[in-house]
Amino acid sequence: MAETNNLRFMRDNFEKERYSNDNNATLSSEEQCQVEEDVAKCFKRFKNIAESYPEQPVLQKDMHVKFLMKGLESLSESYECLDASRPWLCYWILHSLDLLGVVISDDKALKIANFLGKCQSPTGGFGGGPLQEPHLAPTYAAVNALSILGKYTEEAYDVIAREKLQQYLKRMHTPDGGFKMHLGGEVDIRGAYCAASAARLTNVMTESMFDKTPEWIVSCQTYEGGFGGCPGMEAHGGYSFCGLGALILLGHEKLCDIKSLLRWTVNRQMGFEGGFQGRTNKLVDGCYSFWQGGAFPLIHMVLSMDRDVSLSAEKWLFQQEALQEYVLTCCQHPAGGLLDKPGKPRDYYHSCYCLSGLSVAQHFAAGPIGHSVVVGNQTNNELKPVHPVFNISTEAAVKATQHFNKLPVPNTDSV
Ligand SMILES: CC(C)=CCC/C(C)=C/CC/C(C)=C/COP(=O)(O)OP(=O)(O)O
Ligand SMILES: [Zn+2]
Repeated sequence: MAETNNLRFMRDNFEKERYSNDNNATLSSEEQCQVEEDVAKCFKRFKNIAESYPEQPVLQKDMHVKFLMKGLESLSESYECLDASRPWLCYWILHSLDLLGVVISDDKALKIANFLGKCQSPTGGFGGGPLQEPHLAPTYAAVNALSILGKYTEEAYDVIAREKLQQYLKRMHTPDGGFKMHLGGEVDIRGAYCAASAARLTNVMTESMFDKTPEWIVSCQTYEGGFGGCPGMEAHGGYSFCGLGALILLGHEKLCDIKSLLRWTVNRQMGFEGGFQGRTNKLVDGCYSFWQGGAFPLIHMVLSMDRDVSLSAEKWLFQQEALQEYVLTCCQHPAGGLLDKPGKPRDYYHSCYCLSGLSVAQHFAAGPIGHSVVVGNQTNNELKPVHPVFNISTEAAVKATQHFNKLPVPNTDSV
């Protein structure tokens, strides 16, 4: 049977856990049977995957491109069920294709940019669809998507009404430094990250727009080391990424306890599967390959500023190969697209974050040093590198930054 190291490890440990697990001692015999049945089902599923995989796991690029292109074709017509997330769909699909090295036509790029323009509010920011109220999450997604499209046509960059965007971001800022997700909406750490990312990428950031924000973000770091959505909430990978990403964008990364964040994040990678869980005692999920895995380049950057810390010059501080094996062997749908875990449906969100995490795990790039660690055939499996703060390709991030940094920072203080 052809197995990767990780799958062999997974199988051996599964057997060990199955027979040494005495947590079941308090269960009734019926419950015990159910647990046995679930474990056997799950084991069979992983075993089937292991058996059907070749020695070297293969990234099924062509199948993923087919799935993503199908989504791209229908972007402006369908997805009624995700009617409030249309800029997200644009971003997830465009970013996934970008990482896979797919070039889309200039025509297509312009069409999508114009569609995103229709999602932009006359008062600044982007809504989940045309004529919808602006919201910070689709604003972040639209800015990222337009920055990717700017590789094809500069008209995509020009869709963003930068002055209005600055005004909108200012309106979402609260006196204690947090950001509302939308007018009258909840304040959480996603808001701070979405606002900082959009402001930084488009060069509309001013210090006063983020008054007290670094302190507010730091107040979300929990006793575990990760960040919660708002002060007092449980640490979670999605929120931790937002917290550290926003602090870095604001230049105040030193305010957080980076070593406890590192300890917490490292312990979210599960030895059994190789993938990451989002929070303590929960299940591994492919999307955390980025939300947790993507934190390592950021943590590395912060630690490298500390003279007392000596870091590896070739690897991030997690098991990069094990994560790649999890994504490649457990998160690919045979008909294209990626997913949470075996048995779950494929979708564009998981496709985006599984591929983003896979890219982080393949590329070590600290300062001038670049180093690839690609599991399987490098020519086939290697993705384009991601910019870990914005989560668009480094190529798209550099081009967009160069474009917007030539423009003056708007001054809307008196408006
Ligand atoms: C920029 C931006 C909008 C970032 C979003 C970040 C993100 C993914 C946050 C996760 C929020 C959360 C508490 C999920 C728990 O879901 P669950 O209970 O279904 O999953 P779990 O069991 O894995 O925790
Ligand atoms: Zn997920």
